[in-house]
Amino acid sequence: MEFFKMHGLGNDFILMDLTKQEWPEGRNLPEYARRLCHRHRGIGADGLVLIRPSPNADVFMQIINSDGTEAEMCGNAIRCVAKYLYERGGIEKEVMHIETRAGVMIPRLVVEEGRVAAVQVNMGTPRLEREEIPMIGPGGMVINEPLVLEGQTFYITAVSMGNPHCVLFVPDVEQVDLYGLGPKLENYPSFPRKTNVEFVQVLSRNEVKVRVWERGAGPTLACGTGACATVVAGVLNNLTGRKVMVHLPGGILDIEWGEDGHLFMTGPAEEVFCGHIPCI
Ligand SMILES: N[C@H](CCC[C@H](N)C(=O)O)C(=O)O
Repeated sequence: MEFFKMHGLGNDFILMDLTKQEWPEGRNLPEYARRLCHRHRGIGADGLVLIRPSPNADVFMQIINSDGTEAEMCGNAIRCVAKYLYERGGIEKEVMHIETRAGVMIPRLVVEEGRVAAVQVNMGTPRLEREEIPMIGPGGMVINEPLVLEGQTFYITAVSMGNPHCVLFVPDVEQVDLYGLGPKLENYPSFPRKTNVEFVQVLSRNEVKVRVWERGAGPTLACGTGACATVVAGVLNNLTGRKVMVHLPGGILDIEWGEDGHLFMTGPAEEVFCGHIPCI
């Protein structure tokens, strides 16, 4: 199998184009994803991304987290897929349609001298009703709601970008016990499909600093859907404006929550190497 190793701000993925090669018969997808994503025994990545044919768009993007669970959407991966399709995949369109389990996303490529320098993605609209997150509890939105964990009360805002996000505003993200709190919030019983977790420090109305604990992947250097969820939560809590520079450990994503309700995410995508793995 041919693969491409790519990343968006250090959130890294193994891409396999199944429009050009067959998935080996009987291969167990979750187990294979775990093996390939293993940082020592495999190629190493936060996730495996499979590019499949789609009757509704240019391609279908399937995202498998490094723990083998499938995600509905991935912001950093979709920029990588758009770059791959333009530079390697034979789809030389500067506006693409990529179907995901969260709907059809629309990346717009910034091309300089034949190479994709950056990608702006229309990420669609956020889902804010509790049941859409999904989250167990009464109807309505989840904004600055108390959540008790081991006797400590946290205030959370829940946003879905197709995948669930639990956003917490803190005075200093560097002081957060990410490895202690991250998995406990990821697996909190109120989230029946678990959740991604973003700890956010507001620097100004148009700049924030974020650390992420991702569902199915743990701590990552960046999270595109998480950056979008962060800006939505910032607006809902009247802590930020609608156009925000999101500082993540791996770099900066520019996010805008448009007046039309759509989120626009702009950031880079890089190819690191490509290779072949035996169909064992
Ligand atoms: N772990 C996430 C999927 C990847 C999201 C993130 N890498 C992004 O860039 O949006 C989930 O299970 O919802």
